[in-house]
Amino acid sequence: MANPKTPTKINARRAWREARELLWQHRKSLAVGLALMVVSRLAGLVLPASTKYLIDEVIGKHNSHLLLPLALAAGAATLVQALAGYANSQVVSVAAQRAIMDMRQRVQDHILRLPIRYFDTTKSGIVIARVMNDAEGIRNLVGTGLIQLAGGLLTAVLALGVLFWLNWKLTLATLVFLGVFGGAMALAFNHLRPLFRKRSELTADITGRLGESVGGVRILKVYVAEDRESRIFAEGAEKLFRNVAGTITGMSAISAFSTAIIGVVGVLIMVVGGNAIFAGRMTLGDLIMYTFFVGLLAAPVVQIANIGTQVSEAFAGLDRIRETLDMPTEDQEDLARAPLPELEGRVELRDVWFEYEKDTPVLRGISFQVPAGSTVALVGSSGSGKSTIIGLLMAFNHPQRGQVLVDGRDVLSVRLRDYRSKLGVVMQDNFLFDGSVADNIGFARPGATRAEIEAVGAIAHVDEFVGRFEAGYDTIVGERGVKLSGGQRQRVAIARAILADPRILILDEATSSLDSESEAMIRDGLRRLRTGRTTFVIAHRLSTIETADQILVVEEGRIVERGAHAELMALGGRYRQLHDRQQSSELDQFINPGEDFTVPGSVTA
Ligand SMILES: Nc1ncnc2c1ncn2[C@@H]1O[C@H](COP(=O)(O)OP(=O)(O)OP(=O)(O)O)[C@@H](O)[C@H]1O
Repeated sequence: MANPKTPTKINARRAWREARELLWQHRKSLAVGLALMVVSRLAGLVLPASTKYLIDEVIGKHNSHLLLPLALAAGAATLVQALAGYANSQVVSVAAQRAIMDMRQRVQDHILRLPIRYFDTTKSGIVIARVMNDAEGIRNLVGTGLIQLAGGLLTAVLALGVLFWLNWKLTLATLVFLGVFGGAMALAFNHLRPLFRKRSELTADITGRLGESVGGVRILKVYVAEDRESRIFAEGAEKLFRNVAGTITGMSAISAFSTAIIGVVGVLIMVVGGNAIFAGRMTLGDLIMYTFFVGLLAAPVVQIANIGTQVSEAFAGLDRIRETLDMPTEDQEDLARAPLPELEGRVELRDVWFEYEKDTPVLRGISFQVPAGSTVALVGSSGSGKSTIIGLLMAFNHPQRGQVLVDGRDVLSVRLRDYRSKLGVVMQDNFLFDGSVADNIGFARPGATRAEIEAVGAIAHVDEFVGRFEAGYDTIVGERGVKLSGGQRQRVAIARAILADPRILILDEATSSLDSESEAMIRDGLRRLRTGRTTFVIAHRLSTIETADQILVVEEGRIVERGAHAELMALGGRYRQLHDRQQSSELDQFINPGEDFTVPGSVTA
């Protein structure tokens, strides 16, 4: 996988490809914007150009009848300039915002379809920066940035022509200074550019960290880690500050330098121009007009250097976006795969080897067969690989060696969307979205009627607790479902899974102690959910899986024992050991099953 961090060097070709596409897409608004810009810039030349005429022809020769027409012409031109400028930014800026919106939607949609490994290896702050900040940069490309750049160039060329016409020697001298100035600007922006690039990385870092600390605020408070967290945040914020301060220093230096250059050029014009008037080579009108046009030339030089940076920022953002968009999504991978309209629910793992990190195998040759509709329990020590097996079953990861087969077909050969639509999960920590209880149940099947939602709610015993809430099924559960108890969340998750009507069901049993009434309801809900479906249970209480058709004992990535409860008990091996140990620890009401830390190599079983 490509490095998801901000690249230090822009891949210009990739960025160009993206930029070209964008420019082509927005060619209409850009063309209108460009035309309006030309009108605005040309109209903008009338007022400064009229000064010479005003001084030399109207005032100098006392042609008072020309004053009003000249003033009206200059006023009208300025009005045209203002209106064209306004229309330009309306057309172009709105188009740019639309482009940003489109790009955000495109990137967000793409990212959600990337394989799980992308999310495992990319910080959430970076993911958010891709969608929010990098897309923002394109404003400078399809927005006013590029058009201003073109406008600046146009004005500069026109102004330069007029300046040469007025006094070519003075213009050559002025150009030398402006050249030095432009060169210095380019150097300065070269120095500032990496700082700007670094800024987006720093912002992504602290945004991600802030998100984590808000999400984990309970743990944070219990470990009285507010100070520590604040320090970490403060460090990030300080880095960002230093970066911003660095750019402010650079920008102020540029501004001071430009003031100095303007001063030098001003003095030059005063001395050379004044002497030219004394020698009769220039009129007063010429000199005043000259001064205005130097201003018209200098402004674009600053603008060009500045906009150059913005455009290069936009390129950096586009490059990162393109890099992300080039990563194949699961949907793209699906195109070459066969549809899976029906699933009976037979599952087989055939000599599966898997490693998250190179040369550290987590699964070593796992093989088992599960007939459709039967229940398999996975037991074994913590870290033995149970969740990894489940991750492969959900096709979040793929084996490096061996195969995962469903109904005899390799999972890699069928469409993931089809396959996943036939999976259901109830995990220990069930993720609920901020919305009502009904929304959360209905999440499994958009379009489900209220009656269907309430029917599955009744099966999962959700109605028992929502009945006590004033808003019933419309009660808002809060972010991640924080307003519900663990047992209540579990029941909502069971209802959600029943509504999904999956062929293959994955259950990660709750370890937390529930009161016996709540537990009985969850157990009943699960029993009804399991009926007729192929079910995988990560069992934490061996007592709950005694009826499983098959129990797989996993240790260090291998299946060390397999069979039904009675067979394994009779075998007197690892399962028996786990079972006996758990029974003795269950005598102690203060230890949750599976949390017997007194025994070396603590067991989750
Ligand atoms: N995303 C990951 N990246 C790298 N290593 C991982 C990742 N997920 C799990 N592991 C490693 O894989 C091994 C097996 O983990 P797994 O979660 O499958 O164990 P488990 O049997 O489900 O444990 P538990 O009962 O504690 O949940 C562990 O050593 C773990 O450190």
